[in-house]
Amino acid sequence: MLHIHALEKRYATGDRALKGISLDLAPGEIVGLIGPSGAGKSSLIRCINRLVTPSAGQVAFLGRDMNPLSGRQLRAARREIGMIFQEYALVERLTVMENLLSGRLGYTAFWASWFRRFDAADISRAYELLARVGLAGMENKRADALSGGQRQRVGIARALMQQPRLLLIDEPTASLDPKTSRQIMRLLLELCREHQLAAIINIHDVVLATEFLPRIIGLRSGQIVYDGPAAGVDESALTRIYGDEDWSALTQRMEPAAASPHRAEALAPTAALAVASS
Ligand SMILES: Nc1ncnc2c1ncn2[C@@H]1O[C@H](COP(=O)(O)OP(=O)(O)OP(=O)(O)O)[C@@H](O)[C@H]1O
Repeated sequence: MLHIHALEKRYATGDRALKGISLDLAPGEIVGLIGPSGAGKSSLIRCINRLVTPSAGQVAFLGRDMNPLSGRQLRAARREIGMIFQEYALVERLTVMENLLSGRLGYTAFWASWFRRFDAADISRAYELLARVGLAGMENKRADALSGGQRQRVGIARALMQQPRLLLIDEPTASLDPKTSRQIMRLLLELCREHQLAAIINIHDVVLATEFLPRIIGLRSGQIVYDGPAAGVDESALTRIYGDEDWSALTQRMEPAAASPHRAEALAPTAALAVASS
């Protein structure tokens, strides 16, 4: 469903953030993107939905080349790609429900969308999603009164309002405590399975990534240096991705998705959709 070939990104500053990235994602497949600061993880996920314009190479989503798209066609393609990014955080003064409904219109300007009428189906979908992410009864709470974990749940529900096929998720657990981080990862995996969603999750926490995510892609200096199962992220892979370090303490804490009880959940969508990517 997502095909990336020889993707390059050179910023105006001359920084070469991506140097020939190629990867394929099957429907329902969930990938953890790891790598040191500056490796190009954010650039890669932003090139997929053209928040960042690639310098060369191809991004094909659902069989359609994203590069030539502009205007209405680009907006339509983007509606199928849900984003959970820090900078698309909630509108603080609005309620949970208002934040959710603003997501229904995808990328249209928020205040333009604000004056439109939402139909009953959107509102009922919003209530369903709120209940599903564990926020039933919180629709009238203001966003600025929520905890970090609750905010992330609203962000997830908002991304799902537009009924995407692919989720791009930037650091979903960055500011959360360990228990909440695990709950959020579990929720993301369950929702991906329920909605047959593929996802790319940019995540710094390698232990969390390998426990929950079946496939890991390691980036270093704009290149993929590891692409394989979580169980294969050993000391040698970590050295390729992050450089020399004594990784033994970290690998001892890792319970890769292959051995973890989450594996069955994590692999379910891929197994159910073991079809050629379009
Ligand atoms: N808007 C920009 N203009 C110029 N250079 C940029 C821009 N955004 C990123 N870069 C550069 O591109 C490279 C990759 O950055 P990117 O943010 O994609 O890495 P990252 O792996 O997401 O890092 P982090 O984990 O710290 O978020 C870095 O050298 C960075 O300085």
